Amino acid sequence: EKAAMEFLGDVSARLAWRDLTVTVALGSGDTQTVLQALTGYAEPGTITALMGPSGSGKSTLLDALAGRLAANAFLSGTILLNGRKANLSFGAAAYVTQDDNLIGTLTVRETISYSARLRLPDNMPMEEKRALVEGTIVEMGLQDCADTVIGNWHLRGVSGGEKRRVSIALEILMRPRLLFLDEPTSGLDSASAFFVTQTLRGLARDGRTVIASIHQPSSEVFELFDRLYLLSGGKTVYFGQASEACEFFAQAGFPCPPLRNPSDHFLRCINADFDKVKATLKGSMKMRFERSDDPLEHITTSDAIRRLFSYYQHSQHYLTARQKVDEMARVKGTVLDAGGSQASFGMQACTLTKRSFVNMSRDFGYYWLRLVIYIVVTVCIGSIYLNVGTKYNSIL
Ligand SMILES: Nc1ncnc2c1ncn2[C@@H]1O[C@H](COP(=O)(O)OP(=O)(O)OP(=O)(O)O)[C@@H](O)[C@H]1O
Repeated sequence: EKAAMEFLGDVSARLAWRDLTVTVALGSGDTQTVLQALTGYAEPGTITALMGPSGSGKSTLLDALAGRLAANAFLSGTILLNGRKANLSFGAAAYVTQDDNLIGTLTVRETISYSARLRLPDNMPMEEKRALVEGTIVEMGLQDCADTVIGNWHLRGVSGGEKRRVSIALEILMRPRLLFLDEPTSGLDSASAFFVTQTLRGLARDGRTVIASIHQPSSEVFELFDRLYLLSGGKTVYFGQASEACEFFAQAGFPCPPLRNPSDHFLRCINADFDKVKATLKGSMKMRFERSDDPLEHITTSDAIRRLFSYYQHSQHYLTARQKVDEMARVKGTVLDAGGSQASFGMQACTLTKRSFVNMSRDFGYYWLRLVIYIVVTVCIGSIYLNVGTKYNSIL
């Protein structure tokens, strides 16, 4: 009860999941278990990275936690937000998808301010909305490119990293306490990936709970994560402090070789596709110079995954995670707002119409080229009837 009192009025998001299993129905009538009995948690002020080989279930776990699973997916287990059964169906949490759906002709500032008008309440004074937009621009480090257009096929605009940050800015406008990101750094070079992740860390340090799936982070990016959730084939291989993962792998018999990026090493250990890579390389020049003291040389990756999986199940990390989830389930915290848009239908319609006009007038292909085509078609059709005459028999 004392702990419950502590959280009274606290609007941060404590997310915990226990024995989470997701099964999908395939077209052929079969079912496939995509996630198997996952247990973990995410606390405010921290950034949790979901890592694993392609197809290991990272996006499915994010979708399950955010309540966005596909219609053919079935979930069992418990998801708790602040100790209560979570209902994150719309708006309570922000979700940044893998691709940026932005309008290329608008500037960064316009994009964010249209979004603010579409979602913030009508009775909020314009000044306050403007201040919120400017605050978000500064928070995401977009001041230098605030008046640059996003860019499209014929218009050079902001860089890929800046686009990602604009997508994140749109989501944090409503000040969500919980932020999900699906591969926020994919397609970025390591410097841009670092800046995007550093911005996420800043958001987390402000008391938000951030969960992001990440593909092959550089060692600098990896150091920014607080917790690591490592998945392989839908099972947990490791969940704990990111800084303790190296020690865990070493204790399990897979120490990270000196000069190798730790996250590359973890993924190398748990990606079953490496068996095929090894088979292809066998006998080639490259293999002759390989280090023979690498434990992965002596066993198949599937055996390594099995060994790591069972090592994790009996480790202190697993025990601590379960205890922490039980503790989080006992403390009933604040029910977070459903979120979503608070703007009226009229405001939304007006903003969308204005945005559409601005977009059309700036888009050479969409507006000006179409106008030229209409004029040409009008002249063509009009000239068919040129000098036809006005008598009844002149069209015969
Ligand atoms: N709704 C669904 N219907 C059928 N299969 C699904 C569905 N959702 C997920 N899967 C399958 O589950 C597995 C995990 O998919 P998921 O997208 O979660 O992987 P991932 O780790 O995010 O991969 P990537 O890194 O390539 O995006 C895949 O084999 C995928 O085909």
